[in-house]
Amino acid sequence: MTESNNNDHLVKSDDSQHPANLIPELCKKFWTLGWVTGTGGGASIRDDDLVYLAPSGVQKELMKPEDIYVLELSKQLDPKQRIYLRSPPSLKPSQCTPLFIAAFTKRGAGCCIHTHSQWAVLVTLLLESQSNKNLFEINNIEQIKGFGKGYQKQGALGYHDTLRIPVIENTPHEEDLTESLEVAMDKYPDTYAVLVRRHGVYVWGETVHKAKTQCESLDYLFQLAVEMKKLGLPWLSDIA
Ligand SMILES: CSCCC(=O)C(=O)COP(=O)(O)O
Ligand SMILES: [Zn+2]
Repeated sequence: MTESNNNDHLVKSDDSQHPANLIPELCKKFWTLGWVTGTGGGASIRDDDLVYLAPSGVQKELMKPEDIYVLELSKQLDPKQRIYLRSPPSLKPSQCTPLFIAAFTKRGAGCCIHTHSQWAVLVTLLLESQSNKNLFEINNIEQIKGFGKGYQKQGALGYHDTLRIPVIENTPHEEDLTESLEVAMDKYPDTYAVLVRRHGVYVWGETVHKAKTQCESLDYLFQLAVEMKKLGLPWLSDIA
């Protein structure tokens, strides 16, 4: 494909906040947190009808703006025939693409982050032996205030509110997670995240800022939950 018909202008900008610049920059930070090691995990940003995302199987912390794919959200009616406005040569789009698209179409998200954080994985493992193994619940922790109340709702959760994050089972191929992710979103319409057992977590937000801070708050809570479990402390308490 020549430069003129591959729409390379869509990923060239001097603006540090342009999605094609921001995704590599965010992934560099996420790598230092252990969120996107060994090519796993990633992030996608939606700007109006344009979706920017990473290639598959690349070291996400080393990506450049010219590695970024761009697609038009409203034209992706058939997932088997996904059309990219801009494709980097010799690469394939991220396997997380349909999951990112679910956050954009079903929740109007502006950014979706997928991490392979060990804290997220450990929480899903700890839940395996609990009666409701498909739901992470925690309350009475200050960091819960880092979350919005939910889809199309104003304001943030309060200290005494219970944060609930559904858990879905992993599949051999990342894209096959899409259906169960969508089912979890329907069952928990206010959630901003879905855990994937023995794999990681998908977190989204209306803006890049909200997706990033919710992902940070959640990772903090997952780590705390693992440490609480080690100390024999419950994740849910009835402090009023
Ligand atoms: C070792 S990563 C396996 C695939 C995965 O879980 C993931 O998040 C990365 O997928 P991508 O296609 O973006 O490389
Ligand atoms: Zn993954």
